[in-house]
Amino acid sequence: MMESRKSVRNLAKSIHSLLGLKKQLTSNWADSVCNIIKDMSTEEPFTSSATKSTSENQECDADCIITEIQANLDVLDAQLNQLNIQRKQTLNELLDLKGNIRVFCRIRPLIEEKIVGNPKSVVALDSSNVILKLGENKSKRYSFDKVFDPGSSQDEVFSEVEPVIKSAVDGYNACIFAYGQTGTGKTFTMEGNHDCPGVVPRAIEELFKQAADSNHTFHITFSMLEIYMGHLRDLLVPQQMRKPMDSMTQSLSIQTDPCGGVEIENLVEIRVNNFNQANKLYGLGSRFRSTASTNSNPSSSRSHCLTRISLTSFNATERRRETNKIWMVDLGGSERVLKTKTWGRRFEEGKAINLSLSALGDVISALQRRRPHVPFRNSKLTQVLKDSLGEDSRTLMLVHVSPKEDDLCESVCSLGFATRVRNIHLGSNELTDTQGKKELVMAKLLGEMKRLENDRQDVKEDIKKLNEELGQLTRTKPPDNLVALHRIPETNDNTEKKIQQEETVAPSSQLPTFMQPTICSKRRSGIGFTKGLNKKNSVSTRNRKPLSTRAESLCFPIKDASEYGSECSIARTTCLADYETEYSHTTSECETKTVVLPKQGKPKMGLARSEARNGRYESTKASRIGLSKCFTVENWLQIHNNEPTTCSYNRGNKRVLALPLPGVKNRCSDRTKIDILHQDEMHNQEFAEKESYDHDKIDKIIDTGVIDDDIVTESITSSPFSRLKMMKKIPGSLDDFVVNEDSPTSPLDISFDRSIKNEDCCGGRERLTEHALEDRENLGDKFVEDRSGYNTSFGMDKKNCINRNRDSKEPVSKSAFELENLSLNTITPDEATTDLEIKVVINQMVQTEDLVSDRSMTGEECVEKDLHKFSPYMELDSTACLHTMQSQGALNLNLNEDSDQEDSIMSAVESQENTGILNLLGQKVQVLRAIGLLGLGVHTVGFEHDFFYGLMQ
Ligand SMILES: Nc1ncnc2c1ncn2[C@@H]1O[C@H](COP(=O)(O)OP(=O)(O)OP(=O)(O)O)[C@@H](O)[C@H]1O
Repeated sequence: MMESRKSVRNLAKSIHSLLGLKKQLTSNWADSVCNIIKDMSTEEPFTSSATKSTSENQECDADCIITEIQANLDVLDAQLNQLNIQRKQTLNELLDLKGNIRVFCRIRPLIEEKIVGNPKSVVALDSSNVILKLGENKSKRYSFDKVFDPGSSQDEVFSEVEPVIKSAVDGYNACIFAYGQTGTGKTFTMEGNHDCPGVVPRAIEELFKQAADSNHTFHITFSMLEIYMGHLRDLLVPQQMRKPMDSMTQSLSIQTDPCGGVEIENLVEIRVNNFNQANKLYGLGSRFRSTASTNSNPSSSRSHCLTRISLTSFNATERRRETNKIWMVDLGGSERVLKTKTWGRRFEEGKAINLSLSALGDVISALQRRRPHVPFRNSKLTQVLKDSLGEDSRTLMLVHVSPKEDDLCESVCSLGFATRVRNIHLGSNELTDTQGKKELVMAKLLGEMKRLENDRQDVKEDIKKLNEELGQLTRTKPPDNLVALHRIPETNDNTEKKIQQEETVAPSSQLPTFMQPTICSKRRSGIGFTKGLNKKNSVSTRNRKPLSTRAESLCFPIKDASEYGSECSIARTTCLADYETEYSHTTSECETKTVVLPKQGKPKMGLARSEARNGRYESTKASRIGLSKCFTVENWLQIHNNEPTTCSYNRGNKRVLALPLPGVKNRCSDRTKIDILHQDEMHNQEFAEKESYDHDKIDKIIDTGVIDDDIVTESITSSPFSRLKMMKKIPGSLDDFVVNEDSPTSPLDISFDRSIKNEDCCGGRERLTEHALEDRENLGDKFVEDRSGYNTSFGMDKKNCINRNRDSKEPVSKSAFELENLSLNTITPDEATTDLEIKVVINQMVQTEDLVSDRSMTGEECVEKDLHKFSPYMELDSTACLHTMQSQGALNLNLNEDSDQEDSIMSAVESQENTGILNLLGQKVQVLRAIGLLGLGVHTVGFEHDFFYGLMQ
């Protein structure tokens, strides 16, 4: 028992001691831990080196990842390059197979309500065949690369054009034409309207997309010109930069470079960085194009409009050329004069268009037959397009036809022409043995193209992802080699970066030295800004060495009625272009030679010369690009906007322009409309002064009852706008004058009404002026016909005039009737208050001059009986009044302004009086005199030179 008590007591002691020990140990432990913690906070941690090594490892890993990504990017880059090359090859194979010249046919929809019921003469059979219904049981089939039926959209058309644009990015020259009869929709296809943009704006957009998509940096420039009556006119040069020169000599000239390329001297080239800039310029150029109203089209293009986009990319070895160009051409409409019933200037324009189209046909025919000589020089059109037609270039012709039965003949011609063009195979055509085989290969190539396109997209996606990854990795600590990051995700915005930042506009006179313009050619082109823009390259008269060989350029028009159309002229010039260059230059189809002289002495023939020339060309070409910062696109547009009036019919620059009509063709953007409205205001201001003067004059007529010579002279020299306002006595806009259909109207008014019905008032004035000019010309033409007694080419005018009046019979009769009633009671000038009464007063005054032969006749009878007798409703036209008076010898006008011409004419008349054949000559002189008067009349509307030139043929 005792023992057990003893062991319990020991056990308790043990427990106690153990508890003590525990307490001690715990405190020690706690102290130790505290100490450790203390030490950890104060001392260098023992794990710091390990952490360092971890972060180093991490950095190392990041670098590795970046390197890896970059390596992957390199691989993908190479892969993309490879795919690009393959795609290019496949595309070219495909295009070669399809033919270097491809022809599409577009059938215009029936748009006029009245012909909806008419049978269609041209019908799309399928996507590549057209049927022409020639009669009840007769039809003809035409095959094309693609046929667009009347319902096809602009999108569909462009989808077929797109490969050509891609090909252009690959360095091929390309040319897209719109060909066809007038009014068949060429301009609609090429230009389109605000809602449905045409081929040109779409092509520009696609071009920028493709350029951004490629690996290269592009320098893109934009130019626009028109070929009007055989003369090249820059559509981008603001009016104020032109010298007030004869419009006939404002033509740009064409030059060839040593490699066979074509350059247009002094053509403005504006560097564009994005689609918007190019599109703005295109809108601007289109506005300045010559358009006019014809029987076939109220807004007919009277010229060929050529839009050029040049692409340059250095170090892009896989591209076909370093610099290539795309021409997009809206050709003037082919027209049959008998059908369009044009006369005067419209007739000449149509003739010029037809002749140059025929020259184009000849060129194509020669290319087709692989003739050694291709007559490129027969027209300005083919000269300009020389290096873009034929082998090694892509040509696309969009032939337009009308479905109307009335237009069957024209459709036959257009389709025949297009078929001729389509037969050309300029490229490699080994694979074209059989149609079936060809189509098989084409389908295969198309599949291949699709596959390549998909692969490209995949690779591009991968590249984009890797770039993003790389961006994230390098955001914290950009690696030194980030600059080597060669691929930045490409967005459309990058286009601007890729296509270089600098915006410049420079005339293409920044050419190699041997292509620099001469003083005479500068003078001829009439562009005064060149010197200012680029003094370095401009030809300085002072610095030029006096050389005996220097001569002025002379241009002798070929004495032929076809002068305009054939664009023929002979020019022999030996001009020094600069210190060491001499070139022979012509203004037309005559050969354009480039001869480079060594610094001193005569040219040495042979290889050395051409090498030197090529070398110089290469070096200057490099300096040509991006050298001069002259104008930004915005500045350039600003210059245009600041112009007081852009429509030049009443300005001193002699250019015949009718602004396009937004209502009819929707050519103008809203901005353009605003511009036009602004111009209208300017016109009103401009004419306000003249207006008051006119009122004085008419008051004088009314007061005295006498039409003075100076009044008539004044009235003929005043603008039609002012003249009509004078007669109407309505201050303000002429639009007011023409929209009131109920008011009695003159024949002029009626024609305006007809054309304006479908238009908004923006274009009304321009159209009106065009009509007024036409009418004035017509009267001139009729007068010429009558006085000379010749049945000349103007023979159709009479018929035309009758038709014109026949068309407008109703309002004319009404007008004549009211006038007749009013005329029964004689109104004194003082009593005349209404417009109609003023007309009557004038009519009475005209009567007193015994100018009206038979007022009881209806308008139509009167016209048919004698075009030169005044019908009651023709009295308003003071020009007609003048002609008639003059033809009757009632007036003896004082031509102070042109006294020299008048003296010579008068002396010729005197010396040739009453002498047989000389009598005939006398008549001719009379004709010339009349032309002189008309010339004065059209002086203020900027017509005189063209007018004389045309009439004196
Ligand atoms: N495919 C089409 N769809 C709708 N309208 C069209 C189409 N083609 C032409 N038009 C219309 O027909 C009219 C004449 O077209 P456009 O002026 O383009 O003819 P054009 O061939 O250029 O004539 P020109 O040679 O006289 O200049 C325009 O009002 C145009 O809007």
